[in-house]
Amino acid sequence: MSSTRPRLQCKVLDERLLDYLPSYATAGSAGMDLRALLDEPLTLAPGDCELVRTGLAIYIEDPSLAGMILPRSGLGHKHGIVLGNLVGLIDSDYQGELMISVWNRGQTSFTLAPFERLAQYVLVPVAQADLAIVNSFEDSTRGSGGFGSTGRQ
Ligand SMILES: O=c1ccn([C@H]2C[C@H](O)[C@@H](COP(=O)(O)OP(=O)(O)OP(=O)(O)O)O2)c(=O)[nH]1
Ligand SMILES: [Mg+2]
Repeated sequence: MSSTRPRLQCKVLDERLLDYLPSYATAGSAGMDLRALLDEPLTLAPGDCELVRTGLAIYIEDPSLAGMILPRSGLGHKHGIVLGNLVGLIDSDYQGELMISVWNRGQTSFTLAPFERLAQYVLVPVAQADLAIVNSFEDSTRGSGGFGSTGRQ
């Protein structure tokens, strides 16, 4: 399948990152891993949440795209290391440093090593919308049903 890959402008804010630029681990990877820009190991006690630098600023520019910062499944499942904001949403016009809110939701302390891959960055398509204000909707099959209205089986 042929496709044109978007090109994202990326500022490297700390030269140590030049050895660790994000890349796709495999041809089919959905995300590029982001690393922790730390001068020394960071220990997170159970319940701790810290904002960690990535040392990278990625300017998407195109409003039909957004970035998402997602946890890595191994860290999340095995060590309880997830994101304090659950998911990070990166606006196309954001030009600042990508920051990762790291939350230890587990029962044991976890030490993050400098430059460890701690989350992943996924580029996603986005549609911005305009709201048309109406008084009623044409009926749909679902109507207002939600929150389990279709049952469990
Ligand atoms: O995990 C994250 C989430 C957000 N951001 C940056 C990029 C994003 O474009 C900006 C704003 O994020 P968001 O809109 O989710 O936060 P907010 O609390 O609404 O802040 P703002 O008022 O700046 O929009 O913060 C990060 O670096 N990491
Ligand atoms: Mg916002």
